[in-house]
Amino acid sequence: MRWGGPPARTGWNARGGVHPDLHLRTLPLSLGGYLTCAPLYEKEERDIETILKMRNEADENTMTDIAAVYDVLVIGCGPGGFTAATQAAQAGLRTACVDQRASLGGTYLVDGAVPSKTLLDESYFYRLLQQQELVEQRGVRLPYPRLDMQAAQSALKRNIGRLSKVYKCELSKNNVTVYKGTAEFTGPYCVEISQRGLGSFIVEARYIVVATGSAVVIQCPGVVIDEDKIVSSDKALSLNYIPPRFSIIGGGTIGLEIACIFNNFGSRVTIIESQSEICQNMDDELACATKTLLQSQGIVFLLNTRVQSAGTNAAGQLDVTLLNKLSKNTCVHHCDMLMVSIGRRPLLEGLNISKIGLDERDFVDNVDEQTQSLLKFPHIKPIGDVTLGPMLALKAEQQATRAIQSILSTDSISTSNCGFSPNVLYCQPQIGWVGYTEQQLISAHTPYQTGKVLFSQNVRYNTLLSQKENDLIPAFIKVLVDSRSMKILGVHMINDDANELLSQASMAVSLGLNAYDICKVPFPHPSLSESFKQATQLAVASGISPSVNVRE
Ligand SMILES: Cc1cc2nc3c(=O)[nH]c(=O)nc-3n(C[C@H](O)[C@H](O)[C@H](O)COP(=O)(O)OP(=O)(O)OC[C@H]3O[C@@H](n4cnc5c(N)ncnc54)[C@H](O)[C@@H]3O)c2cc1C
Repeated sequence: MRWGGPPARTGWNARGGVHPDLHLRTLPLSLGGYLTCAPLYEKEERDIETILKMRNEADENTMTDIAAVYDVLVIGCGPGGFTAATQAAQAGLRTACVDQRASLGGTYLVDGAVPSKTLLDESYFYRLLQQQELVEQRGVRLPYPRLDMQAAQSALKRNIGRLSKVYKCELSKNNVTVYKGTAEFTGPYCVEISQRGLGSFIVEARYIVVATGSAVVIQCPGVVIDEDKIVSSDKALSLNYIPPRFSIIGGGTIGLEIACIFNNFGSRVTIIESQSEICQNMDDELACATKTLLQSQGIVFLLNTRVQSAGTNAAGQLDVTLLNKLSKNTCVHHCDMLMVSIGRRPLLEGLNISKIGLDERDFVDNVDEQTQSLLKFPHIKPIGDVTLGPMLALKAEQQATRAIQSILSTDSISTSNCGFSPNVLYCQPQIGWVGYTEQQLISAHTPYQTGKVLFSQNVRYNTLLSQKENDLIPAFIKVLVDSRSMKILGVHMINDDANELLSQASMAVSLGLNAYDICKVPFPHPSLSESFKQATQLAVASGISPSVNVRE
């Protein structure tokens, strides 16, 4: 290993598959020295200790501040960073990825979708077992179930650990160098990577992908998150006990999913929402059905209600002062734990963007969406939650592909933003939607026609015993079609398998498929997806006779 010395350019370009343009340009190395960095690629992961040890062993006189040089450095290894790093490396670019967490996978894996879906699954299992009559009807005799939340958390940690290893293996397989540490800019092409107490080193890259994700919004007027009784979603998902009364500020998808988890595990759950409805971006019919469904499962909703303050009383309980926005009355609500779920914000702290003359607005207003590039520094590419728009893993992945394709200068379908993000609320049954809501079409004066089918009419649905438990709110699918072009504009559904059914709906909406074409396509029988075709047929038919648009 040699620190300093002549440029190691030949080693860089020796790998196949790189876009020719990349070999021709010269990397601006600000400090004038070069590092022969080939040995860095022999291992898939480097921690700061190893790097610093190597530096200490190196000849002081020839040592430069730059520890390694890459084509692409990705900061953050959530779904966005992981996708960007693997795709860059697969295209032959020398790639490194840095993340400050102990496990790879980002918010998504450690505090987000994976813990929430795993705990949801565990909580539904527990709830099902508690419905003894139902279980016995199926011929299963069990002693009354008892919850061991520590064991549930251990199972979750094992799951996270397994998936994090998958990330690590994939990165290693693709020759991505992984650094554990916090990254901050020291120059437009230079990033310092440090680990508290251990020191730091600098890497340089021609392109820097910023995939640092998001953090919970902690500023809720009158309420201070202490991660003890007043908690964020991160803390709620790592609790190893179940508070008897669990209240949540915010009726968005994250709040509702976590409400379902605690409700299933036996908490008395209250959602406090300042708006008149939950899930603002949902179709009204779907939002109303969702609320009724969750109420029927025991969740209490306080709508049009604002939290004014929250604090612990002498008995150790939380007193939450509420204001009803309509009546202007205040009251005190008591609970044992309060979760604040009023949104997330892009995470740029720690990156020291001001050092290179950038501020947060540059990541909001000054980004070229086609290439995912900052206008001021086109080689810096923000992706994922750190950018404007919905905070979803799939958006982060799409943007990662676009960022890498713009580096490779390839013209591909992924370079343009294709379609709407499909959304799923993983309650039981699941709520799924993609495209426009009826309210959006009405306010845009778009003429549309609808078709709606109840899944109780579907043969496959009736052969699935598990789906039958949810008769309280009939599962349905609703298709909205543009009356002029007959394109599918929106699909909204309640079904246990909404996350799977939504894929074909998402394809139809995003690709602007025509309702007549959907009607011509053969669907497997019996299948749940047939209901999508039937609802589309009804939407077409309703253009001729409006009364036929519902099948129930
Ligand atoms: C409870 C919950 C449930 C969710 N459920 C879903 C779902 O069902 N479907 C869905 O699509 N999305 C879901 N999301 C959203 C999803 O998790 C995010 O949209 C996704 O993780 C964003 O990916 P990302 O790559 O932009 O960033 P992240 O996943 O946040 O990863 C960013 C990484 O960068 C690291 N980092 C930050 N700053 C630095 C630095 N300076 N140096 C080094 N590393 C740094 C962070 O530690 C983190 O590991 C959920 C989120 C939450 C909170």
